Amino acid sequence: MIVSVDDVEFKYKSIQILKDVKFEVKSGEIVSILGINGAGKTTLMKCINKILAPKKGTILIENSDLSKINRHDLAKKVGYVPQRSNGNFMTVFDSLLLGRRPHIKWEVSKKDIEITENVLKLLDLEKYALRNTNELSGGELQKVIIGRALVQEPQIILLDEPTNNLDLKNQLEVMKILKEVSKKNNITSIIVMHDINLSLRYCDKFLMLKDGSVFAEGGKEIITSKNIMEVYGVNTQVHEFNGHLTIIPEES
Ligand SMILES: Nc1ncnc2c1ncn2[C@@H]1O[C@H](COP(=O)(O)OP(=O)(O)OP(=O)(O)O)[C@@H](O)[C@H]1O
Repeated sequence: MIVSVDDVEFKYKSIQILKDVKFEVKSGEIVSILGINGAGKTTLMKCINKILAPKKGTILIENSDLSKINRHDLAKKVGYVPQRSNGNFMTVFDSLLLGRRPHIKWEVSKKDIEITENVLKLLDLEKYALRNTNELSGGELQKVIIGRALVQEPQIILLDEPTNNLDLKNQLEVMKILKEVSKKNNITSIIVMHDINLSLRYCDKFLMLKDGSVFAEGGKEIITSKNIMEVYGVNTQVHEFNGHLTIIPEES
């Protein structure tokens, strides 16, 4: 197991957000974390990235206790794409290159530049390379932030609603790239997603959070009308179209 979360509890002051959270992720898996607004998805991602410390329980990354892994070593292993990002006066190229920081010893190497150029190309961002990130659209910026995590070459990427700002074409493209990169380089991806259909198309495993706990966990078989009703309170029909399991919500 590359990630093992056991009995994790988290509170903001006295308010309980996560409780008894337990799941395991195998190397190379693409896991989708699902749940309503406020269910605790971002909090869980922040615990796995050591931005927040659980009040109880353990998180193991490759069998090492996360609380004992230092920031520098963690940055080589885990990349994080947060829910919200702002542009700044740094160019797109430099922003991507920043992802190499955990690997750079004295100065930027040829390899660092090469990896950055490859990701720039992969995400079709070459034309923006010299533009400042505060001069990009929301979707373009989102691709840069995802690119920075790829440049980091981590074993695990945590992505919090990565397709949020993206148009339909870019949603499919970014998810396809993430899947290809994950499978090619055996990278594990843990992705918070609101679009269940998109997540059904690209993810291997699903984790439904409800009231701060894991309500259901497993493959596509857990995405049932009954579970969606329990977690989201919405009536849905689940059908297969062209080989893709598809959720059709109904108005109440
Ligand atoms: N810094 C904070 N201090 C206090 N409460 C917080 C803080 N950050 C988040 N919360 C609360 O914790 C709960 C879980 O938040 P979290 O961001 O983990 O939910 P989420 O499932 O990611 O939601 P969304 O789908 O809306 O992004 C929410 O009720 C939120 O208001």
